[in-house]
Amino acid sequence: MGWGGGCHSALLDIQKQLRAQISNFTFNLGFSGKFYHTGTVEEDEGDDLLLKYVDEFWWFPHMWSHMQPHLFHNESSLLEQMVLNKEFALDHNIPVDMGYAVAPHHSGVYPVHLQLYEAWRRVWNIRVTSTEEYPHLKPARYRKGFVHNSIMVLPRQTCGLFTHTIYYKEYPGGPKELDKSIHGGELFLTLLLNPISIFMTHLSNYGNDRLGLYTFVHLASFLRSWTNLKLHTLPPLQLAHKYFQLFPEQRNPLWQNPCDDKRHKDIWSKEKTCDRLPKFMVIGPQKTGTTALYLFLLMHPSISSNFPSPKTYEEVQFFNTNNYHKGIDWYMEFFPVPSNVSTDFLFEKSANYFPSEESPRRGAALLPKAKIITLLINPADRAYSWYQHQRAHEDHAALRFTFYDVISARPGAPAELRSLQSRCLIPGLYSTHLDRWLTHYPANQVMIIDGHQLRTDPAAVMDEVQKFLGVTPHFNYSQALTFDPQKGFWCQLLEGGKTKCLGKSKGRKYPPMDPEARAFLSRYYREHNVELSKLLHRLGQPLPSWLREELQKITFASMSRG
Ligand SMILES: Nc1ncnc2c1ncn2[C@@H]1O[C@H](COP(=O)(O)OS(=O)(=O)O)[C@@H](OP(=O)(O)O)[C@H]1O
Repeated sequence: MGWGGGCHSALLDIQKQLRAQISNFTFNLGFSGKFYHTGTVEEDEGDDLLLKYVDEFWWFPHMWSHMQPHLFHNESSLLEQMVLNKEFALDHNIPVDMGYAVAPHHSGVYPVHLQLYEAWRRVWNIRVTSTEEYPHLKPARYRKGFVHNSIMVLPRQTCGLFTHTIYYKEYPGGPKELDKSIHGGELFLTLLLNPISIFMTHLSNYGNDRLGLYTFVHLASFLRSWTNLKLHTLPPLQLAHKYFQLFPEQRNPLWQNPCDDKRHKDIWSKEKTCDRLPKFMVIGPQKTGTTALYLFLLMHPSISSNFPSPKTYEEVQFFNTNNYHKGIDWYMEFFPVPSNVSTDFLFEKSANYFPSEESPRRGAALLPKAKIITLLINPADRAYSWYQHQRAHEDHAALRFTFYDVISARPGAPAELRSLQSRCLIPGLYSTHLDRWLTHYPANQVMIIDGHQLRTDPAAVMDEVQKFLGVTPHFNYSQALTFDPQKGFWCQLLEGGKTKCLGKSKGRKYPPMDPEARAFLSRYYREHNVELSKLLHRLGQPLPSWLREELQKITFASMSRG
């Protein structure tokens, strides 16, 4: 509140005038109740006149005192401030049910401040907001929307009027610049190229030279003269539904690192830090030795991982599941604040990242500099180990069907069997999954480890890993690991000669795979193994022995056919 006297009638007049060119055009006015009646006499009269015509406009809550929500770490203080603004609205008959709000300076909307979304929902039942910051302010044509915590965030456009651009003659670069933008320039193109445009200008643009009104009236008439666009205004909630009908693929957000954009960093809580993000990730796939690698890494004095999750234990499973929608604050809570950012290495291991469609893109958006470690064993052995794992966890289908039944199930087979089959086989399509990771990460950030070598010669592998990560000091794994004949695997050597091995669930005892299943899987993975060998050649990496063996089988098969 705090409008120059006479503005109300200018606003109403222009609203009427604009309705002739934009059906249903209605100004959506934001209010911060704390400033009601705190201006000059004239401004205070303006406040009262606006309230007199309260039903002519739409209204949305700004913040009570125009403060930036990201400065409030505590949700309850945000709630208190919102409640004050709501009480103000109720006292002055301002409608409170539009479901739309805007945060000052985009603060808290993107990068997401969970507390703001929560408080908005609780006090105002907000379901729509808008920002210019997602994914970044510039380039403006890449702005998008997303949905978070059931609040639809719409992209907002820039109209070229800011708090200080209030006089026509003093428009930056001269008034011609504003007119150019309207008459075929940037502002005109913005409207032309976006099926839905949202603009917001400031109080100061409605008073003074009324540049806000000037701009939109001229824009609308220029559009009417030179295009056959039909302009229409929708209330925020309907507009948001329309937007996501047009762009359903935008519903899912893609979180970026707030510290990679200065504007984002400025509207991000000072209590948050980008240092609580991993420098590298072990992405799986499952059953290739990821837990052994995880534990060996933790033995290194400079390497640490996330706190455990009550649901998924040592794995966070952020990028591949709905946890992603909980936002990066949720993710970062899993990591300690490193005591020395340059020498400490945080990492996480989630073995289901490897085959996940979404993980590479999401990973690269948030952690573009992260290093990626994957382990590969013969996909046939991986499938068999996974099947044994499911049996040990008493998966109904795995107990009911033999391994051969699972891998050879046909399209008409029972749904539970088909589902088990795809979960068993798909992660082994290594080249497909690796290609996806390499689309999003440069090859020199990706390390492919032979999981069989990790099993037989872990110290050599860990030396390579240390080199790849650039972690110091060098840790001597030949001294720290020892082969435990009873376990049949390499384990951590403790003081006094005792060993600490992985639990019962790693290195299980089960009968060897029957030859029929192995032959089936060699055929099943043949093409993919060939593709993997090409990919490794391209990357200049040696082929693991199991892959060479599989390739030889193909050669023998074709020789015996020939
Ligand atoms: N040092 C050491 N100790 C124990 N186990 C080891 C080790 N090195 C590699 N392996 C192999 O790791 C297999 C389990 O892989 P994962 O840890 O990736 O499995 S899981 O996805 O986390 O369930 C596990 O598979 P199974 O043999 O089928 O149990 C092991 O073969």
